[in-house]
Amino acid sequence: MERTAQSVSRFFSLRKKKRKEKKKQNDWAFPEELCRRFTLAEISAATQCFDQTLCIGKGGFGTVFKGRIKVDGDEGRIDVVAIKCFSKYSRHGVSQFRAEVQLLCQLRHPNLISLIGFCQENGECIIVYDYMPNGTLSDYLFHPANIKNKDPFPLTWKQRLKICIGVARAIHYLHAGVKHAVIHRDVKCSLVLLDQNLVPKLSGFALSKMGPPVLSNVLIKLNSRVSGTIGYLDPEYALSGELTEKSDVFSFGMVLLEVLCAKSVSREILECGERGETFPAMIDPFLMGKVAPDCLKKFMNITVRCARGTGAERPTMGEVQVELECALELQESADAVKQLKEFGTGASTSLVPLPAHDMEDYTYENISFSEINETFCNMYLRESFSTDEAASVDSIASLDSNREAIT
Ligand SMILES: Nc1ncnc2c1ncn2[C@@H]1O[C@H](COP(=O)(O)OP(=O)(O)OP(=O)(O)O)[C@@H](O)[C@H]1O
Repeated sequence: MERTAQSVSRFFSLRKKKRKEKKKQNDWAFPEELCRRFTLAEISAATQCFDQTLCIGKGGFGTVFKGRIKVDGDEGRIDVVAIKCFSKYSRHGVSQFRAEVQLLCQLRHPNLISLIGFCQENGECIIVYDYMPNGTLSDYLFHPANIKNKDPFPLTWKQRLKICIGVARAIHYLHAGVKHAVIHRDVKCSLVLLDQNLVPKLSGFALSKMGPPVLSNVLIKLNSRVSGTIGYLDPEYALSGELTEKSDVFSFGMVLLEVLCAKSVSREILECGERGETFPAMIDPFLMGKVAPDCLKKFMNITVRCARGTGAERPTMGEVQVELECALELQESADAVKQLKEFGTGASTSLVPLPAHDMEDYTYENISFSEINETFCNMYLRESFSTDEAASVDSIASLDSNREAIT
């Protein structure tokens, strides 16, 4: 008798638990007033039944299709959109989908990807975003062949600087411009999308974390499962599991480095580390002769400081943004002076890129390709990971003294 009572009570408590779980699943706060909820039929029509020829990318969380959809309901205009279908086989797929929708619909910034809507039906979890015709920053830097129907010409230095400034603004907004600070946790070149004017839009919020209200906490600390992308992952966070906004600063430092080298540095550094070698960082040869020394010095200095070993030693994203804007100003004024000089001497403008084989002989204000690269290799990551800024500043200073010796 007692046993029967126990079984009955276990049955009811199990049923209650299951109902509670189901309620929790259906109950997530649908942000329908902030973005549109699409039906699966609408998504299916937009992607021509998930036609593989419309697939524009595959990521860790699912497949992305290009589609055409009526954004404002039946009467609305038809927009080209990117449709991300979260993988059903991912263990955390549903929770990451929800986290991204709930977060992204509350965020608005010109350098963040815009969420148009979502669909959750028949076990499918789908997010609809603005379509970015220029793909990702990593395509431009590492896989130009992926840039279809576009001139695969490398990004100019000023374009790169402007992209970095845009991404810095987006991260600064996440850290300090919203009521509850957000830590992105996955800042990397493949999550920087580029619109038709190469304006960057930071995407990929599936791993992001919201912290306490900005004004009440100077430093956001969250103890959560370590997540991110190897190579961009802040070593301090990886070791301690303690997340602060400075982890995004570290990842952004790796982005800056990749922008300068046009190489997947984050991966190569690890491979070199495994072999016990120092990473031979090289400035993208395409940039030779186009980066003003003062601008390069500033840019390297920001990069090294972002990638320092501990968060406390890294700058805030606000500081990074201002300093990058300053680097752009340095470049613009140096270019103006240079053009003026060339105009005076009747020389042709050097802003036109030279063929790759000429790079070795090419100089900017008398600093040669090999000198800049040598200095860069010497100062590089050993300093940033050992957090010895003096060494990196010395290296940069030696770049300056080289310049003076030659001019
Ligand atoms: N809004 C968009 N517009 C245009 N292309 C996009 C858009 N979103 C994603 N893509 C393409 O789909 C690919 C996969 O996107 P996804 O967001 O899954 O990123 P990912 O780089 O694989 O990162 P993760 O590690 O977060 O999975 C991107 O590399 C990009 O080429």
